[in-house]
Amino acid sequence: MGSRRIIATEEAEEDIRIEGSLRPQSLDEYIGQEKAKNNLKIYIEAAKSRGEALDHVLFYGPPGLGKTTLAGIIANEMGTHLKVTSGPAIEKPGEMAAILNNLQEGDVLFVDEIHRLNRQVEEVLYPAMEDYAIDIMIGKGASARSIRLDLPQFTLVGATTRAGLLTAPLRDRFGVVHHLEYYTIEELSTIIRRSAEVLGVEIDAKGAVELARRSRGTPRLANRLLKRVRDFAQVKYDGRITEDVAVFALDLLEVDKYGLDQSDRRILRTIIEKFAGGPVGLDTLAAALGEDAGTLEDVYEPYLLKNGFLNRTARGRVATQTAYEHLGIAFPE
Ligand SMILES: Nc1ncnc2c1ncn2[C@@H]1O[C@H](COP(=O)(O)OP(=O)(O)OP(=O)(O)O)[C@@H](O)[C@H]1O
Ligand SMILES: [Mg+2]
Repeated sequence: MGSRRIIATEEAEEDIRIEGSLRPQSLDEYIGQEKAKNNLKIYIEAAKSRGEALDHVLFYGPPGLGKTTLAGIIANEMGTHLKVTSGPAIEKPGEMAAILNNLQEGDVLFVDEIHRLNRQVEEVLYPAMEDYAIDIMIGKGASARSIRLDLPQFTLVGATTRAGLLTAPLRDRFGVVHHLEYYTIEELSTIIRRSAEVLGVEIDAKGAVELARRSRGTPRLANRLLKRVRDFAQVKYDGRITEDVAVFALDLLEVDKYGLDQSDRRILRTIIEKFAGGPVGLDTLAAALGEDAGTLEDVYEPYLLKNGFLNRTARGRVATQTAYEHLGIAFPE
């Protein structure tokens, strides 16, 4: 059920085309995440004044909250280059060594989905992060020996949906660790108004708030809904996005006023109807939905938990009274 969701928070192909232009380039343009932003500002300034690379940074949190964007901003603010790769993209230790060896002084290496690096590749990162060096094996068999190659000072920026999946030795090598939070409606409407300006769409304050309310705290989704609603506004109305237009379009897209879509409602409905409201174990629930347990836990659950539709207990997931009410099902006393 993941790939066709309009409110899937993972990157979709249509996002990649517009995200480039909508991505803020500096910390000042970056809305929200005040804590992460304020800390980074200080660390960046300190590193710059010492003429050193910034300490390694780990961002974790649900998809679409701006991890990649922040990596780019760090490189911009440091006045260096950004190199982008991801855990699943690097299969061999030699590939990681080559990437590291090609970095220039102060560069930012962004590793998305860093929890998915395989163990051998990850081990290349240990001396690289700690001592700016890599150990390379030369020769074979009895004559094999390892030599140490110095690297330029660089900053590794890692991103993951769950910090808990990182091995301890890797996690410990990050000097700065930030959890990215869901955005408030106010922050999202600011982002939406800025994106609308970049896209050349007119939107009024109430229209922006309505979009923000249904964007489940996620800028990527806010931008995607904005684009869809813009199409409705152009075809059905005079091009301007008002509250009415937003409500009309989002209802058609079946994104409800809490930002839940059919998939979320199906999860809640399944717990209520097939498991008497829970508790039901994650794996059992995933099997009943035909969904991968990890995806369910990382992608769907955080928003349902945060908004009080779902509880996690020792014995499993439980649908809350709010969930019953939202679906119009009587709550058993
Ligand atoms: N703080 C922000 N202010 C304005 N726009 C933002 C902000 N954060 C994210 N965005 C917008 O949301 C889009 C998605 O952000 P980004 O790609 O950085 O998310 P991500 O956390 O890396 O997601 P993923 O985990 O899926 O890689 C960006 O293109 C950008 O336009
Ligand atoms: Mg990303």
